[in-house]
Order: sequence, then C-alpha cells, then structure tokens
Amino acid sequence: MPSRKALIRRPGPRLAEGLVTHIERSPVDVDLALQQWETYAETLREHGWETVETEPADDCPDSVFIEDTVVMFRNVALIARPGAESRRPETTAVEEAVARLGCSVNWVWEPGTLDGGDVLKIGDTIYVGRGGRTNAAGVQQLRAAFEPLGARVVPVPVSKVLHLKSAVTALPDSTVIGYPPLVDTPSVFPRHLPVPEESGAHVVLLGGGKLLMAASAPKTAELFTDLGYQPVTVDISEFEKLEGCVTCLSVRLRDLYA
Ligand SMILES: NC(=O)NCCC[C@H](N)C(=O)O
Repeated sequence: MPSRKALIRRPGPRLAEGLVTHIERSPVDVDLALQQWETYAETLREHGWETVETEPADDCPDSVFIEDTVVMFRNVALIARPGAESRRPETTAVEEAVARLGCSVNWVWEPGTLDGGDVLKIGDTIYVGRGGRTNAAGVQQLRAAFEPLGARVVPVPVSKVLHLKSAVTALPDSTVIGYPPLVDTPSVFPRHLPVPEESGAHVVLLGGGKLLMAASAPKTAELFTDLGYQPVTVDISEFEKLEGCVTCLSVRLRDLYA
C-alpha cells in the first residue's frame, strides 16, 4: 500500500532574507508566512497526508523550501547539493529524517549541483531542469542514482525561471501544465496544456482529482474545475515573494517500505 507522508520544515526567523533571483525583492511578513505555512500543512493533513516535520534549519533563510533538498524515487532518497551555497547546510537534517523513515540514502557530490525543484517525476520518467541551480554533473548523478532502478532521466533546459517546477508540473493524467511565457521547450513533453497564470503551473497531487494550488491562480483553478478536477487552494503569498510555490513546501513520500 502506498505511503502518504509529507516532509515539511517550519519557516525560520530569517525567512525574509531568502534568495530572490528572477523577481524584484518585496518585504516578507514572517508572521503571516508562518500562518500560511500552518494552513498549508493542515491542508495536507486534511487530505490524508501525514506530515513529518524536519528539524528546523534556522540559520538558513530558505530552509522552508524543503523540496529542494532531496529527490525521492521509490524508497531511495537522493540528497541534493543545492546550487546556492547558502542552502547547502539545509540537507543535513533532511538526510537524518529520510533515513529514519527507512529510505535508502544516496548523495549528489561535488562538482554536481542539483535542486529538488528541478526534478519533475511523471511515472518512471524523471524530467530534470538544467538551469541556474542544477548543473550537468548533477544531471549525470541523478541518472546514475535512478536509472538502474528503472527510471528514464530526461534533461530539459530552464532559463526563464528558478527551477523546472517553477515552469511546469503535471496533472494526474500526466499532462504537463505550464504558463507559456516561462516554458523554454514545451515540445519536450508528450502532452502539454498551457495555463493562464504563472502560479497556475504549480500543482501538488493530493490524491484522486484533488490538486493543491496557490490562491493566486483563480483562472487556472477555474480551468481545472472545468476539466473535472477539484482544486484545493492555499494562500502562499509570502513564499511567492521568495520564488516559492506549493510544490516546494513539502516532499511527498509515496513509496516507503513500512
Ligand atoms: N522548489 C522551489 O520552487 N523552491 C523555491 C526556492 C526559493 C528560494 N528563495 C531560492 O531561491 O532557493
């Protein structure tokens, strides 16, 4: 039976100092961010996900964006080596957390860099964004870790946004969704559906037809409702100011060995 656990990490007091690369910096309300994070975690739980809180990494402003620290394939965890040096210490507690959950653990090594936000899994296909945070050695190491387990790794150029999953994610039927001005090469994906808003491109599959998505993409939520899905929206405005999205606030673990 598939597991339904989600690793999360509470935002730290230095959140407002988080990195900003492709957007203008605007002030972050740390108290509001904490409330939004609590609601995000509660929403996962309401939809059947057991949240597992990782030790805080309060010296790292971006530590709430836990998705970037680890990539899961089956029960194997590949500990990332974040492209931004300030984020590298974030992986230590995540490594301990996944090991405690019974995962096999593997690592990205220097000179490789890889952020989990660059990795989009659709079945056994793993798309990996080659962009500002993930380099060619990181792509090769991802391949070496997961292709022997049956994955097919497909590198995709990313130049307009922070991570591959800032540009595209996928619906339950594997259709890749993206906001056209930000997708480098939509033709890489067998099925691609354009969405009308940047943050509409980010969904977390909660199970069945339920899609966790940001409240900032109402037109896309309408489109998904019209296609027979059930959008579940959360306000993550304070994380969006730091180029975060719904996907990056958790790591879903579906294939743990109990
Ligand atoms: N996977 C993600 O979309 N992560 C967002 C990370 C945002 C953070 N401010 C960063 O620049 O690393």
